[in-house]
Amino acid sequence: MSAGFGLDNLPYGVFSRPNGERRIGVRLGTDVVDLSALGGHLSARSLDPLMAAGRREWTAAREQVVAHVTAGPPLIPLRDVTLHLPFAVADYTDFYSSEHHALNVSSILRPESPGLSPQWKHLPIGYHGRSATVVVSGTPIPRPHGQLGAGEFGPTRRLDVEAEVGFVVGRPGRRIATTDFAEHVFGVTLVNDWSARDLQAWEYRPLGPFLAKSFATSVSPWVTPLDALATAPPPAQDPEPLDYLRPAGPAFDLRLTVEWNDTLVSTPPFASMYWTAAQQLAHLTSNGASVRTGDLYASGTVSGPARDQAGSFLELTRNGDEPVKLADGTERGFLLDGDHVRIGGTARSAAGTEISLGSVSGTIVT
Ligand SMILES: O=C(O)/C=C/C(=O)CC(=O)CC(=O)O
Ligand SMILES: [Ca+2]
Ligand SMILES: [Mg+2]
Repeated sequence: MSAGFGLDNLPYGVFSRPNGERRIGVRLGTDVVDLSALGGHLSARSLDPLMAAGRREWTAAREQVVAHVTAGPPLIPLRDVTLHLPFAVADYTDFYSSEHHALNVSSILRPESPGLSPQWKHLPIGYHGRSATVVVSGTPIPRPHGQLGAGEFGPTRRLDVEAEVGFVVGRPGRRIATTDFAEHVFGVTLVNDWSARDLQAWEYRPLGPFLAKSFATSVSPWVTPLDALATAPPPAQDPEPLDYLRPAGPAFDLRLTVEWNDTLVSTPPFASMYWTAAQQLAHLTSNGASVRTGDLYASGTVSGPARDQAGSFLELTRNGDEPVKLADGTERGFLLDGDHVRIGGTARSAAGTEISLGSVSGTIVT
């Protein structure tokens, strides 16, 4: 649990102690280091002022934090604190940028017309989600209700997860060039875009996801600053994208894990994503729409080519038809009440080491 949380990482979070106020901290091993005495934006109650300040201040703050942590500050055990949503989520956008995921889902949900839609390799497809229901890891997830088909309303029978990587916007902007990605994006966090597949199948044509995904989206309490991450070459893209989507910008070598009731069921590779986060932000703002501090955009479900690299249970179990066996001997197609899902992640750091992105978890309640 402590591995991957050294000086090369130092993700930001917001914590409180019993009856205490919220403070900004960084994670070191299984402890938190309180940054409130460092002054400036680090003394705030959330990451919002620091995030709004821009790249120069982000790099300066990180240097200050590294010096502070190196000097041997008091360590507060994680078990003694409550972790909160570290920033106010402004708008929430979700993309659909894994080719493997898009192909899998189309063959399961649209067997009559499988394959990528005609625009898929021309633009990063996405939809605007619901920021008010973004919750911090550990928040229980009540099973959503909805229309399951014609004439039927009730609790979903096909409750699913989507393992995703979230990008947190710091500095506002519009028409953001892919080359300005790092001027606007503060850091990354893990996301679980809970999805009710029966509601989704019934409601989504032609406008896309609505109530099937708006009931809850969970995020890790930790935001790893971009400065901590190594960049990787972007994926090959054919056809060549339009000018406003070029150059593709950096990719990131992140590896996710999905645990279902503590059984590891999948290891989605983020490096297999088709569109980069820089292209997603450029596209999102290409019409003149602004982004503001606290905007969260998610990569889209991360699925690799193999079955055990699926970022959703829809794919892993072929819509429930091929259940997975858990360590306790039981089988699952979709989530049951009481089930617990934990999505973890690791990354290659700017220092060349392997660091942890923490995890995002949730338990289904009635
Ligand atoms: O292809 C579809 O109809 C549906 C796809 C999704 O549910 C995925 C979605 O939310 C976007 C993503 O996470 O990739
Ligand atoms: Ca999603
Ligand atoms: Mg969601």
